[in-house]
Amino acid sequence: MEKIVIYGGKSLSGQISVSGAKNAVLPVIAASILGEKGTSVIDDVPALDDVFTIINVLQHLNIQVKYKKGKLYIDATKEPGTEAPYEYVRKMRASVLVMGPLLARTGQARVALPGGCAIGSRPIDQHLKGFEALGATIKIGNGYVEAYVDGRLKGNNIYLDIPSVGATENIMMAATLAEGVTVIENAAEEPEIVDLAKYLNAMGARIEGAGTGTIRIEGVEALQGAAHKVIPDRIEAGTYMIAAAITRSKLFVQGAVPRHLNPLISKLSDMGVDITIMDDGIQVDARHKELKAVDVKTMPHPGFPTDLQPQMMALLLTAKGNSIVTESVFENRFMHVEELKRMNANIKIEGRSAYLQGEAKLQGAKVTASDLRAGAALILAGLVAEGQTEVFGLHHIDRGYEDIVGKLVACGADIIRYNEAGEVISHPHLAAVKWKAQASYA
Ligand SMILES: CC(=O)N[C@H]1[C@@H](OP(=O)(O)OP(=O)(O)OC[C@H]2O[C@@H](n3ccc(=O)[nH]c3=O)[C@H](O)[C@@H]2O)O[C@H](CO)[C@@H](O)[C@@H]1O
Ligand SMILES: C=C(OP(=O)(O)O)C(=O)O
Repeated sequence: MEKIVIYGGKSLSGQISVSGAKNAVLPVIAASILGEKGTSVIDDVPALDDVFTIINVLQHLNIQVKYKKGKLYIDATKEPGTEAPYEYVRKMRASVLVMGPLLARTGQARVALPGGCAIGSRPIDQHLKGFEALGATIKIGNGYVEAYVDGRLKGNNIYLDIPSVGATENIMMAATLAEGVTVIENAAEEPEIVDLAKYLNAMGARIEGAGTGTIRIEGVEALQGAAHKVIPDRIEAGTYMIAAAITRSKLFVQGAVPRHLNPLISKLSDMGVDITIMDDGIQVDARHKELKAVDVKTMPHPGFPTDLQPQMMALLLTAKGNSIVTESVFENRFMHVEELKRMNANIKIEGRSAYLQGEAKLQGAKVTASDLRAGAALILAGLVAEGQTEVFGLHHIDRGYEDIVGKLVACGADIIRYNEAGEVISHPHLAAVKWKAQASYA
């Protein structure tokens, strides 16, 4: 079985560079479907399995996608297909983001129902409510959701019951080509929404207010391909900031954007980590003070991100004192707790809160990632555990961390990846092979 093996106890030093954001690039690639003329050129595209999956979805839709020197070239000028099949949606829920662009561009979309996953049931009712408000008819059956509209979508006011990131993105993309004005209220405010709006506006859309709770979209007749540079991944950056803290090291996280990371910066500072904002990144120094426990509650942006909750939990286990971690975004995002317990953590779950006993003497163990960030948390715990930790379930980690092993090795971690045959492999090599196989080279 593929695994990552970590020998804990090494300090980290130097710098680690942040890749383009998974959660920004996925909607940006989906939005490229809207470009009736010209080619989109997307820069800073991370080599991640989720990116391969969305490329596969576009290729299935008859859209030309080429990769050259870190950039994606997307040509959607031919009339796209209308279906995102189960094979892709099953692998990655974010495939549902093609629905808004397809509906706007072709008047119809058929997408496999994404279903739940390890962190929760994750319905898409808010996406569908938005499409219906724009005039689409929705049908659900045989594991698929279908949306269609006669002629153009029509702008409308849409109030989201929850500030859903995906629903905000999907509705925003659909509304770009609608007749008239759409206003999304209680919209998600995540930086990835701002990045998507920036790209759509470069394609010719008229969107205002992205990054606030009210987004106004004035529909236009057509959009064309545009150039766009994806924002750095704040969750990857946060994971490496926590890596510095958990190993009581000093690291420069190059490319981390401070305003995207305020909730983490604030919590780490409260714990006693020295954070210095630099021109092109964030320096994290946890060498000098004893780190204190803090409580954490996840919230939609600008609250503490749920995607950093498992990693933060690993860190809090090593702090002085007890902490309470409350997960308010997803109903089931504590799957990493049982695995951390294998590593000698003392954690009790009551409802949506986990009660952690600090100063844990973490021990190396065999553990399995149940989802992407759970995997990151187990690697972080492995960096400080006594002895050898073996992390399985690497397909989750490959969805969202570009070369995590290589990046940590370069900072001094003792971490190795093995393939199924038990051979040591280098992750960048793996990624390059996948790019070749899955995205045709220009
Ligand atoms: C590809 C991507 O960008 N993924 C991110 C995105 O996921 P995603 O867009 O799926 O997350 P949402 O913001 O939509 O989900 C937030 C909560 O709303 C619920 N909900 C959502 C939509 C809906 O129609 N009905 C409904 O009830 C979900 O079940 C969840 O409990 O935002 C999450 C919350 O920051 C992050 O953890 C994910 O990493
Ligand atoms: C939950 C995540 O992603 P997704 O929404 O793609 O499952 C994540 O990035 O942690």
